[in-house]
Amino acid sequence: MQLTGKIALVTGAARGLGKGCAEAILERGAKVALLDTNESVGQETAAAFTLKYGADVCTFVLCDVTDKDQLEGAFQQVVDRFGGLDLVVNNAGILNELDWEKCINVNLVSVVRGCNLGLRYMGKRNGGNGGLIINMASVAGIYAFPASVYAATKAGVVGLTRSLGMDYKFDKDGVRVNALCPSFTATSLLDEFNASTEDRREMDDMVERGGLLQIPDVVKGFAKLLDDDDRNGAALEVTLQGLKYYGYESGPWDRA
Ligand SMILES: NC(=O)C1=CN([C@@H]2O[C@H](COP(=O)(O)OP(=O)(O)OC[C@H]3O[C@@H](n4cnc5c(N)ncnc54)[C@H](O)[C@@H]3O)[C@@H](O)[C@H]2O)C=CC1
Ligand SMILES: CC/C=C\CC(=O)/C=C/C=C\C=C\C=C\[C@@H](O)[C@@H](O)C/C=C\CCC(=O)O
Repeated sequence: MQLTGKIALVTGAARGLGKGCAEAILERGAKVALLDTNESVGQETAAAFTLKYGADVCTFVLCDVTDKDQLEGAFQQVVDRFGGLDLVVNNAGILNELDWEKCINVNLVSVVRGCNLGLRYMGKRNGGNGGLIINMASVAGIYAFPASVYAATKAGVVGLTRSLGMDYKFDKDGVRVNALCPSFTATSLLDEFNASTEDRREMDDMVERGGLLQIPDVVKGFAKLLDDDDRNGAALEVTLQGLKYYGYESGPWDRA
């Protein structure tokens, strides 16, 4: 996607992978709105980006993505402020197996809403110009992962992405939808998550065996999704072995 002069919205962008993706968008000459519940860090991030990339290319919007009205209001605020919308990155996510309903609300319900809002503002059937939605899933949504609810939310994001990325939907809206599926990445999420001791132990062991990505490794995968204009409904894995589109068999209805 040619991003010069385009307008993007990234959820959970105050820090971590969302911040990294937002900076990749700014580096490509687009404007970006950072949505997050963390106002102090979010404002700091926006100020740092403004200093680095210029005035009026980055704004922070305080938003809890689990609050329907806040999320809708944030999208409208971004469109009013920047004059349109071309790219939505549904990135905000938590790992909390204790408050698993919250985990589902942040990681899946909010991503459904974010996709619907993206289609509302970018979809050609609604008068939009088309666009791109990138959902931050995880390899935990593809392969077995100790934190069950977290894994279910990420598998849900992959399934949502596959469905929204079907050709007949693109024909109507002109909006591509893809998922990014990183493995373990050194961010605050790994220090702040809530899971059982045995799940933590298993994840410790998985990190020992599979290694730990750094944010720039994941941003490379994000950049690939920005550049691969022919991809729709795809899931791009990011591991220490590199970037790989997850190969899906065609559905039973497509096999001769
Ligand atoms: N760190 C990892 O190993 C991996 C992370 N991911 C996914 O990447 C995404 C970003 O995670 P990280 O950058 O690692 O974590 P992080 O904790 O560093 O950043 C998450 C950001 O989302 C914000 N956020 C949380 N709940 C929110 C809400 N209700 N409304 C708005 N903002 C909210 C937080 O304030 C924070 O700024 C998540 O969806 C996570 O599941 C995927 C694969 C691996
Ligand atoms: C197959 C796993 C794929 C993706 C992981 C994912 O989506 C989310 C993971 C979220 C939390 C993982 C926490 C793991 C914690 C422990 O294993 C620690 O050993 C993590 C290792 C280092 C943390 C300190 C650092 O950031 O360097």
